[in-house]
Amino acid sequence: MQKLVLLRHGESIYNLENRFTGWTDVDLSEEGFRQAEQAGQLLLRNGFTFDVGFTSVLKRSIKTMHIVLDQMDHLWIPVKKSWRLNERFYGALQGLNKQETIDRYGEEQVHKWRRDPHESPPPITDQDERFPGHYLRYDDLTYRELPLTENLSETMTRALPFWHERIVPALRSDQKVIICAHGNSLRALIQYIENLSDEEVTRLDIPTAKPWVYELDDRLNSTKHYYIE
Ligand SMILES: O=C(O)[C@H](O)COP(=O)(O)O
Repeated sequence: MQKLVLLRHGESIYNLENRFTGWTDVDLSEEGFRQAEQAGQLLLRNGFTFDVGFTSVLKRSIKTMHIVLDQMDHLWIPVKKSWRLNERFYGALQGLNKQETIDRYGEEQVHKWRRDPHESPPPITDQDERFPGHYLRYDDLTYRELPLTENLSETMTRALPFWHERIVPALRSDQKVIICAHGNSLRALIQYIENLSDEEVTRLDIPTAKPWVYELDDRLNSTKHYYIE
C-alpha cells in the first residue's frame, strides 16, 4: 500500500484580503507561515517520511513545501516544480476582492466562476500585465499554453500530463510523495484520482495547509482518504 499526501499552501496574503489570486505570486500571510509549520509538525508526529516532493512555480506553495520539509528535517529531498501544478488561472478576476465581485455580479455568477468546472471567468488579453507571457518563469510555455482564463476542467487538462509523466512514475517506483499545490489544482487532481462527477467536485473545498492522505493500491487506485488532524 502506497500513501500520497496532498497539501494546499498555507493562507496567502490574498486569501487574507479575500482577493482572487490565481497565478498572482503572492506570499504567505503570517498565519500561512504558522499553518505550514503546523502541517510539517503534524506529518512528523504521524510518522510520515517522503522521498520526493512536487509543487507549483508560485511562492505560496514553494514556501509551504519548504517549511513543511524543514519541520520534518527533510530539506534534502528533491522537489520538482511545475507550472502545471499552479492554481487555476483566474483571468480578469485576479486581484479583485471576492465580496466586491459578488456585489457587482451577484452571488450565483461568482459561485459559478469559483466552483462550476466548466465556467470560465472573464479572460484577460495578452496585453494585460497579468498575462503570464510577460514573466520569465513561463518562458518555456508555448503561446497556446499561456492562459487568458481557465475553468477547472482546463486546469485538469494541463495538470494531468505532469501527474502521468512525473508523479505516477515516482509512485510506481515506491517513492513516498508529497504534492504541495493550490485549492483548484488539487481539486482537479482529486476529481481525476477519485473519478468525481462535476456535481461532486463543485461541492469540494480544500482548506489551507491541512494534509490530505490517499492510500493507494498496487494499481494506484484510491482505497481510502482522510485528513490528518
Ligand atoms: O486563486 C484563489 O483565489 C484561491 O486560491 C482559490 O480561490 P477559490 O476558492 O475562489 O477558487
